Amino acid sequence: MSFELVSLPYAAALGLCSFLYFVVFPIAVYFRDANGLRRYPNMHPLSGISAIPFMILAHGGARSTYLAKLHQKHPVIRTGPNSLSYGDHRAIKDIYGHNTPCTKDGSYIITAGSHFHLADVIDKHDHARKRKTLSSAYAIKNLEGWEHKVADKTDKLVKHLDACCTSPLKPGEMAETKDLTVDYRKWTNFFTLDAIADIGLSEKLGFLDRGHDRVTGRRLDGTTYECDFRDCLYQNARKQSLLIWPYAWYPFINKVSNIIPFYGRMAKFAQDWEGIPIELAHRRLQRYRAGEKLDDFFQALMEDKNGHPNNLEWGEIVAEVSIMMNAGSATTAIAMTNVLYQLIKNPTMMKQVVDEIDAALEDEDEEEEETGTIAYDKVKHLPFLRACLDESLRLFPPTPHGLPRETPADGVNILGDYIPGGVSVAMSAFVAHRNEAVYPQADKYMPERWLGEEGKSLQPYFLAFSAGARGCIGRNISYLEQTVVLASVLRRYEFALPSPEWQIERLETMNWLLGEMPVKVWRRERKTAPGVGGEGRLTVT
Ligand code: HEM
Repeated sequence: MSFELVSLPYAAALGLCSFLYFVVFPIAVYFRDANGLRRYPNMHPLSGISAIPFMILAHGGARSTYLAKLHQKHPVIRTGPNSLSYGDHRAIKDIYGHNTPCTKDGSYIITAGSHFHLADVIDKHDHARKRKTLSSAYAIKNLEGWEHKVADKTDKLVKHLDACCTSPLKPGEMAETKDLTVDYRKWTNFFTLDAIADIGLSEKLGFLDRGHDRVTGRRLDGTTYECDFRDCLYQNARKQSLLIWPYAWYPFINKVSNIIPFYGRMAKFAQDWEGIPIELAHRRLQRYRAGEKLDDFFQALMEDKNGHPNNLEWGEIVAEVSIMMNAGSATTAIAMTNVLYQLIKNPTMMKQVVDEIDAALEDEDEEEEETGTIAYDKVKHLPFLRACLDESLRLFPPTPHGLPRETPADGVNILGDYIPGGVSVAMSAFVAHRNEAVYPQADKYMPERWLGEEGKSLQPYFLAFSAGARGCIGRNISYLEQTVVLASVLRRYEFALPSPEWQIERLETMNWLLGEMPVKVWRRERKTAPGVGGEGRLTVT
């Protein structure tokens, strides 16, 4: 008997089983509707049966933009068999608020490494323990300690921009290609990586000095290799964001997908990423063991403020270093690029913020002139500058992705509707921020909406840093970095994009990855304008 004849019945049985499992079973579950989710409109006709439509949407790189359009009609949308997306700002409190009984959902478990870190730990007690250990390191009172590290990196950024300066652009002229000397996206990313490595680990990565992000990674067997930091970080995140959606199948799909070169390449970067935090933590541990007392996060991980050891496992320390290098750099770099992009595109806002910065500073400050770095103290209270940052974070939140939370076993009321236990619920910051009921003319860059009492009243609906107990622990560091860099570069330079119509590329992973932002840069001429805002005040010409 031939091989084909023997295997035919098996193949038929396998086909039948697959059909029953992948088609008949999900349809039966859909019609049984144990969680009562059929009452909500589907994102796609098949969303109630399968996560595949969401996966396909993810490959387009603009999930939240698509959802925002759907949410203009529907406050709640079913995005998968067991997941709901919310578009009504009143759901923020129910899903993310301090008293929410919801927890992070299973997606955080399947992407976690051998140990959880602060951002992917689910258990509330475990999270509280970690947050307590780290909150002393991230506390606002430490801002002073970080300022000189941020200033040092700003000096380096300015040094590079000084070297790239071109002649001033005449009004009405367009930048010539040869004058687009800086990729602002890349250099702000070098800035945030150098800054967080110094703040967190007292490590001098030197990306701003060298102009590239080549680093050493360490394998578990102790051997090392070289790789590019940003490629490893972003390609790892990208692969997860494309394939994770059928959670239960993700570990399998993640492996099998590697036979396709498109995913295989990302997998190689993902593997290389794993060794970067190991090497950084390893290097810092050696200094700790050598008795160096350094003022950084690593110290807070190892000991409490009375010098008692925290006794964390090595895997947990590496996990914390990993999230710090990831969350602590990627988002802030996106924010820095976005805000300059918005200001170049909105010259009236640019003039207003530049005037505010100039009015807050001395006419001539030798140190500032030499280094180009503006002290945080001098600009941290400028309302319009902060409004420009917040409006940019609103319009294009660096993490637009709807951060999924799982409803508790007893279920929970969201927007007044009972949702049973075990359902994934989420609200994308992008969706929240484009809600016309909260933010009129939501698609426009209008920093003034953040000023005064009206601005304060928007805070509960501002989701850029998420909200509640799982909200961002690093926002103060981020505002410090963003404020110092923006004030420093706007005080010293003018910028132009390739053309007025030019648009930056955005690719949604969990964060919103940006393409290059080539800019022309030149020194801003400031001259004395007697009688305007006081004798000797400097204005932009
Ligand atoms: C513009 C800059 C930033 C944005 C937009 C941002 C956004 C966010 C968001 C949306 C979350 C919630 C994540 C989730 O629920 O899964 C988060 C959490 C977190 N962020 Fe940030 N972040 C920024 C800067 C930073 C910085 C500079 C650091 C570190 C220095 C940092 C460290 C963290 C950590 C450790 C968490 C987890 C907190 C917890 O679960 O207790 N972030 N961030």
